[in-house]
Amino acid sequence: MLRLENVTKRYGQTLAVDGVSFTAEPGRLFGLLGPNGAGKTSTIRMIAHITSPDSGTVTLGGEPVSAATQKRMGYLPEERGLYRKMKVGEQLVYLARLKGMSAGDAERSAREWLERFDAASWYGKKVEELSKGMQQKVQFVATVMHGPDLVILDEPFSGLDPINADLLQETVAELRSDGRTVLFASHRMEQVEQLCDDLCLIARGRVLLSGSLRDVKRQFGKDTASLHWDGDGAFLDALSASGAVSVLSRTHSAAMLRLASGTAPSDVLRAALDGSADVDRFELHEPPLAEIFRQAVGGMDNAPAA
Ligand SMILES: Nc1ncnc2c1ncn2[C@@H]1O[C@H](COP(=O)(O)OP(=O)(O)OP(=O)(O)O)[C@@H](O)[C@H]1O
Repeated sequence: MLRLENVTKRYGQTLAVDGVSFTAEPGRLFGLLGPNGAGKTSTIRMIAHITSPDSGTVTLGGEPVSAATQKRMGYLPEERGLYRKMKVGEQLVYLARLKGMSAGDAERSAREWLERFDAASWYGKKVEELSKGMQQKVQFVATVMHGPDLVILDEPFSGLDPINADLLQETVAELRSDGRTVLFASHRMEQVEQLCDDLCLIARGRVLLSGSLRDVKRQFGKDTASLHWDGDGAFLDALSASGAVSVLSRTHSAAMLRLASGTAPSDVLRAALDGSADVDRFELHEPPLAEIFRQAVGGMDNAPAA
């Protein structure tokens, strides 16, 4: 289990991480979310023991993170970096040996993982001969090939085409069912929503929301509604103009709405019926994660505290 307790990190005058605490558990996928400059990468770098907190603790399996725990982690940084002149196979073996694997095991694992990513033929190629997406797959292999307990993925899907993104998604799901702790940082809410069990949303270095995806969504309540009708849609213009709802999306006979606090679902239905529309379907939903993100972060000045 990965645990952060009251972790703080300052760069000069910038308070990049301000008292962050969370726990990421084995066999679960943990999403670290936040707007640009929120402190995600700064947090991850402390977990990966690249930098140290000014105060607070980071432990993996109860042990403070150190050079030893680093070997039980795999980290795919947002800024990818492989040695361009080195061959893919040599590089993977070299990196896995730094994590404590024997040369034989490292070579076997590198070949198996490349095979799995339809990349067996790249083993003898130089990194500079590969496209950006191909290099990213190689770097993902380097992250997981030594069988780490904790896998940290910073924006792992950026730059991948949909087929490779699916392949990566499947692999991440396997790592989770294999009992690994997977922490992934992203801005892409639809992916986080599909994949994550737990999440922590930070902004300006502070935790705004955390918990299981289900609990976080429940906390925001069912204030989103979809409405399908037949007939005149003028009632919706009136509802929107009065501030009772905000229209998130709309076609001529369907809309996704957010109910303002104080607006009951029956108010919307009544307005539709009074406006002589036939209501075909009306359904309340928990808000999509992207909407929760906007509500929680919206309006904040995202610059970190000085
Ligand atoms: N090495 C550094 N020196 C000085 N300031 C830094 C350093 N690293 C990060 N910061 C500052 O700390 C704050 C948090 O940055 P961080 O990279 O952790 O955010 P992030 O959430 O990963 O952002 P993004 O989503 O844009 O990658 C920012 O204001 C950034 O400018």
